[in-house]
Amino acid sequence: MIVDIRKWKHVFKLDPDRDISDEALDLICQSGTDAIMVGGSTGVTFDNTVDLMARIRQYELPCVLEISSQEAIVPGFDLFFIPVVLNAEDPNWIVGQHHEALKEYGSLLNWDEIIAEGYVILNSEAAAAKLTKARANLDAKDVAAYARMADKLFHMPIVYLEYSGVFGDMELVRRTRQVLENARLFYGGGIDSLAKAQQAAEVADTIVVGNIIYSDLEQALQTVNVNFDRTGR
Ligand SMILES: CC(C)=CCC/C(C)=C/CC/C(C)=C/CC/C(C)=C/CC/C(C)=C/CC/C(C)=C/CC/C(C)=C/COP(=O)(O)OP(=O)(O)O
Ligand SMILES: O=P(O)(O)OC[C@@H](O)CO
Ligand SMILES: [Mg+2]
Repeated sequence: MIVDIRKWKHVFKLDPDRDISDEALDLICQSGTDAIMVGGSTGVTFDNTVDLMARIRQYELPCVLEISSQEAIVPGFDLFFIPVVLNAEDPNWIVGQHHEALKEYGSLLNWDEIIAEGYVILNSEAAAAKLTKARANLDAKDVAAYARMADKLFHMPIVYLEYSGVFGDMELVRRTRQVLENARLFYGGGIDSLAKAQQAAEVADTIVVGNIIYSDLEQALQTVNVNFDRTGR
């Protein structure tokens, strides 16, 4: 399958560490979303990732693994997203884990399937912020500098503003997107209604919807109806 992330507007993120029924998965995969991202910051194992991938693979839509641990690298996804947490205070999550993984897999990789994400984690309470010791208390100028770093210095295809668990500062997201030339701005965090999806869609290129899938499936499905007319670079 040829997958063009530049066309994605809406993505559902499914966590291998959480249960989802076949009925709910069917509704998510047939919802009209552009892709499914598989990932989570804790409790992700090889086995629960394989299980989820096999179930999603029954559907036509693109399926991406966002790698969060070396033990849970599972072949067979359309793409592999590699988070690089630019505001991590622990370098393990900027280059350390990546270095270890490349020692193991470096000679085997099909680089066309691998996409670096310049992550900026902005909710200090999120599991990923704690894990990576992210310096989350940043202003728009700080974030713009990380965004330029990812886009212009490291040529990363994605800048991911991660508020996982809370709805973020849309003005900061808007200002961040303005400084990007090539990278796509992914926004994730606290989208739990069509109204919030719409606000995020007005300032980001791609919106990612996660936790609400597990607490209110109806609301999660509503987020696909977002109108993206304003964006589309
Ligand atoms: C031959 C073969 C098997 C091919 C494929 C191999 C392949 C693609 C190798 C790639 C090599 C490589 C460079 C791998 C990187 C390895 C790695 C472990 C990198 C570290 C990634 C990282 C920084 C993780 C930290 C956590 C993080 C940012 C996770 C992202 C996902 C996230 C934030 C999810 C939200 O989590 P959630 O649990 O939902 O959180 P809440 O509780 O707050 O909701
Ligand atoms: O789970 P939520 O808060 O929707 O966030 C989505 C995604 O950015 C998590 O990595
Ligand atoms: Mg989550």
